[in-house]
Amino acid sequence: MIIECKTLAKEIRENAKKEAKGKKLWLHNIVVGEDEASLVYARSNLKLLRKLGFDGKIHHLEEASEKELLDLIQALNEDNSMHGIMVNFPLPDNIDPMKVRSTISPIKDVDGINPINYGKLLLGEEILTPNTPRAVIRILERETELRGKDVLIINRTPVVGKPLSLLLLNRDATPTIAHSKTRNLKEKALEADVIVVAVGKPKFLKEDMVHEGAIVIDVGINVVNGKIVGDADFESIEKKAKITPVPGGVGTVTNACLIENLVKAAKLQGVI
Ligand SMILES: Nc1nc(=O)c2c([nH]1)NC[C@@H]1CN(c3ccc(C(=O)N[C@@H](CCC(=O)O)C(=O)O)cc3)C=[N+]21
Repeated sequence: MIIECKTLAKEIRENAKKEAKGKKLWLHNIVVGEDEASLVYARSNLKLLRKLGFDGKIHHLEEASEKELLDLIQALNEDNSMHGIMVNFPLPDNIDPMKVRSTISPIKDVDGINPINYGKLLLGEEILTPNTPRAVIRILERETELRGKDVLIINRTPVVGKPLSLLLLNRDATPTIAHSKTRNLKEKALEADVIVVAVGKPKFLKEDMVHEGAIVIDVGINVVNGKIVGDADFESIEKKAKITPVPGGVGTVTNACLIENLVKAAKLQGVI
C-alpha cells in the first residue's frame, strides 16, 4: 500500500505560508560539488519558495576552498534581508563540516545543523531541527502511534539517522540504528514495525526483509537513467507493507519542512 505524502506536504507549506503573514522570506541554498540529491533538493526547493511568494538563491559552487564557503556563510549571516541558510551535505573532503556547522548563525540555521541547535535536540528541545528526519516523523505520526514502536533506521549520518533517532526517542519510540557493519540486518528488519532506509542504493531494501503490514519509509534519492528512484524495491514491497513513494514521498515533505523552518527562523530573527 502506498503512503500518500503530497497532501501532508501541502498542509505543512500552506500553514507555513500563513504563519509568514505576507512577509517575503529569503532562503539561500548552498551546494558544493556535484551531489545529485543535493541539486535535486535545491532546485525543487527554489521552485517551491517562488510558488509560495518567497524567494531564494542556489549557490552551486563546483569547487570551493573552505575559506570561500565560510566567507559566503558569514556574509549571509550578516545580511538582514536573508532569513535562512541551508548547506547541503555531503561536502567535499577539503572542507571541514564542523567549521561549516559552527559558522551558520543558529537563528538562520534552517536545517538545524549548527551544534547549538543539534545539541538542543540531543537534550530533548526541538527548536530548528533537521528537515529530512522531521519529514519522516511527520509522515509516521499520521500513519501510526509512535509510542513503543520498534523503528529500524538504516543510516547513521548526522543528516538523517542520528537526528531521526533523537526525534523518535522524544516520542517514546524504540529506534535502532543500522549501518554497513551491522550484523543480521535482515533479521532486524523483519522484527521492525517501521523501517527507514537511506543508503543510496536502488532496490537495497527487498520484499523478504519486510514483514506483512510493516511501514517502510524510503529516504533514498538516486538518479537512474535520468529518473529519481529510492532505496526500496517499491513494486514488491508495496504488496505486503505500507511504503512511501520516490519521488512524491519523503522528499516532498522535507521540502515543505524546510519552508516551515524558514518561517520559524524568521520568527527567531524577529522579522515576523
Ligand atoms: N544538510 C542536508 N540536509 C538535507 O536534508 C539534505 C542534504 N543535506 N543533502 C541532500 C539531501 C537530499 N535531500 C532531498 C530533499 C528533498 C528532495 C525533494 O524535494 N524531492 C522531491 C522532488 C523530486 C523531483 O524534482 O522530481 C520528491 O522526491 O518528490 C530531494 C532531496 C535532502 N538532503
